[in-house]
Amino acid sequence: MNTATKCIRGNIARPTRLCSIPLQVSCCTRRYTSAPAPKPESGRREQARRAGGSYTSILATLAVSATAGWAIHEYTDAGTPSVAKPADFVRYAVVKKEEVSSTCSIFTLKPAAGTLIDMDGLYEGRAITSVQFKQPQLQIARAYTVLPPVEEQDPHELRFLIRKEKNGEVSGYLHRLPLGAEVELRGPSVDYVLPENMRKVIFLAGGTGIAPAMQVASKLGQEGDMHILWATRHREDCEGGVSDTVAAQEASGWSTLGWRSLFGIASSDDRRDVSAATGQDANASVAQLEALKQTRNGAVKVDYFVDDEGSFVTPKGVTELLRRNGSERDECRLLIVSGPEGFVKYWAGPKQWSGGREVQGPLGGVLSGLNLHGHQVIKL
Ligand SMILES: Cc1cc2nc3c(=O)[nH]c(=O)nc-3n(C[C@H](O)[C@H](O)[C@H](O)COP(=O)(O)OP(=O)(O)OC[C@H]3O[C@@H](n4cnc5c(N)ncnc54)[C@H](O)[C@@H]3O)c2cc1C
Repeated sequence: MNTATKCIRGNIARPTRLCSIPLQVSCCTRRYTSAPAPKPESGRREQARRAGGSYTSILATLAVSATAGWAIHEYTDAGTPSVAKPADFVRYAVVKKEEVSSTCSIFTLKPAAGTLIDMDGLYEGRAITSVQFKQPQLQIARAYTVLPPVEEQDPHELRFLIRKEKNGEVSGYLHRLPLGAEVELRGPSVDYVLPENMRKVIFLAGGTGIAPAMQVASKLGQEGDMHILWATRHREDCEGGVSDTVAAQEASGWSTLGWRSLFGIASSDDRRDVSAATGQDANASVAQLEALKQTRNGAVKVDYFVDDEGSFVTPKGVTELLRRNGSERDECRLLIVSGPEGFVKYWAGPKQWSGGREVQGPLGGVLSGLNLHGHQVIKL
């Protein structure tokens, strides 16, 4: 059993309590792009006169004026929303929750008011980004990686793949939110900037570490190629996923024995393993990954590993991939490790804190003992 994937991704990376942030922060983050709205005071007097001075009428009118004023503040200039600073929390509403597995869902969020997170900073360029979600009762926040946009997505919406951790404060809170509920986010935070000349990427993803893998795949240049090894605990996490390497070997009539032995995969027919073409409907994560692969014209390969089925990403397998991926040419090759804290630590050693920021720290773990064939290791 791969215990590494059981740990919580990013525990060391999470920010501390938000003691300095006032409870009611949403009004501070809102900035108005509009012409000034009518002053509620003058509107109130005028309405009161017309209503003959009835107290009830005044109250009712006040409420209407306030609502109208609010609406004008929020959505003038043809509804152009303003962009929040990365440090400011912004209100978003949960508009969709797609169940991916019994523990994971994809959340779609939409701005709840006239302010949104800097979408350019979030998606553009070579930055791998995340945003922080606030748990309001405890005043703590955790980072979640934004998924690259899908075709049918509204341009202001954000999507996240979030695992509900057992007794997890923020993930538990998010999974309990009903549709329509509001949540506060801030960001984007840049977790890593991909090098300009990035050509070859091997990506070891554990669990929700697939979200940054999708970001990298979406930013791969024309000449780049990427091989994702995605380790999950249960098949339901990657339901419908078919491993490219094995599928290609099988299609060309090659034996998959070598690949199986590299990754310690049992070959008994009654086990569903990494080579299994499940033929089942892909869950939402796999569907997005597969759609992304289609847009990259074969430059992105994915192989799936499932703890429960006895298939693991092994040091032997990674060694072989590093060797095949190596070349004499002077080009940028990356080996990115992303997932729960224990997964990253097992492969590449822990990340570290320095000067209030999380930094890569020295290379440790399994990879420190392997010939990297010129690959630079990045921990996400
Ligand atoms: C840059 C970045 C991006 C990330 N992206 C994603 C993403 O896209 N999707 C995603 O799902 N996650 C992501 N994470 C992880 C996420 O930030 C959270 O760490 C994760 O959701 C768990 O937070 P939590 O508050 O729910 O759990 P926590 O409350 O932090 O608890 C975590 C676990 O520790 C246990 N625990 C807590 N306190 C104790 C204690 N005192 N003793 C023993 N056990 C304890 C809990 O039972 C729980 O199982 C990312 C992290 C980083 C740093």
